[in-house]
Amino acid sequence: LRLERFERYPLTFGPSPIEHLPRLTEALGGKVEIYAKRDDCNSGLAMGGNKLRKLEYIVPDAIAAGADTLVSIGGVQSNHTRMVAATAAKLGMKCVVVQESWVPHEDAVYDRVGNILLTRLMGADSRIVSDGFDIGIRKSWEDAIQSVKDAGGKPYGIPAGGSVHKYGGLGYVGFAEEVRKQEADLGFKFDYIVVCVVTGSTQGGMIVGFAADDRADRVIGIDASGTPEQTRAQVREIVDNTAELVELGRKVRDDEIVILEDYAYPAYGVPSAETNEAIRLAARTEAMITDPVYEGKSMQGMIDLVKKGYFPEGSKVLYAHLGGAPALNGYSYTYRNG
Ligand SMILES: Cc1ncc(COP(=O)(O)O)c(CNC2(C(=O)O)CC2)c1O
Repeated sequence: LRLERFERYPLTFGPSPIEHLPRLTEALGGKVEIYAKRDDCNSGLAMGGNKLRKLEYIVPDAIAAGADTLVSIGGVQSNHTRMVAATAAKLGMKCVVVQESWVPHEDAVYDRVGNILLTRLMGADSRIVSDGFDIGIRKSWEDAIQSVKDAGGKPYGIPAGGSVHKYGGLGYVGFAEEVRKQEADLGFKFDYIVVCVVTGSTQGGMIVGFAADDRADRVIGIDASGTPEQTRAQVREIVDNTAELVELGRKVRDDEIVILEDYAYPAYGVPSAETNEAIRLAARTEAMITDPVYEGKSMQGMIDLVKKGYFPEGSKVLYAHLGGAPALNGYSYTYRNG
């Protein structure tokens, strides 16, 4: 894959670690070996996460464009906008982020803690608006870009999750390359990779990356958007664009794009009882912290799939941990009794 054609601006510590999860494996019956690749521990920038891997390939374009302000968008507890704010701080750029009202929240402190607290701490201009959840291109984001121009700034727009950006999938092509190197050291290959999918370029990049050794359909996406058709369409577009960029040399078939829709309920950003049980299990067996918006749902999906025998006995499953823990602080009421 021609990934080296593209400039990467280092925002992470380097390859993220892969670890075996023996107690979670045991808790799930011991027939399927569970591992995790810790992209949640991938950087010193504001608690890290998957968006930094994407931003490493987006930042060179922003610098080349002579931008002085990064402009992006997400929910009030967006991890993505926190990581864009971190990147801007690190680069010495300004930052404007639109925080749409994606989640009907219970906690009185929901719009003051976690991700948005960090985003404000890093000096970003964080603008809360009443628009609801949608992974697509938003007028609120376009207005924010215009507002920077009107103030004489040079904005660089990064769409939700950095996903539909032309280079949005490259970071996770790199993830697949990294896994192949780590597999060589481990002396075995993973049979499946489980990943949370919302705006799509994490799974989209992985699908292209793993298509290179015929494992595209082993990337099991767990939808957390609650709008799976829109997410699936966005993953399809990102896969085709990214495959072109890195010269995959073939079209990824629709049946190689595996997105499971059964775990996003009741809605984006709202955990079910099963989501909360999954979060507790990972926390209590491996001290691995997942969140109610994203990773808690991919953890819930992985646990259910193991229990249903989706993975043949003896399979080695790699859980992609993409971050998200700060948002837990906006759900303190939910976990007040542990
Ligand atoms: C911790 C975590 N895990 C998985 C995902 C899903 O990744 P994709 O959006 O690339 O599909 C996010 C995204 N978060 C968004 C955000 O605004 O934070 C883009 C939606 C995430 O933050």
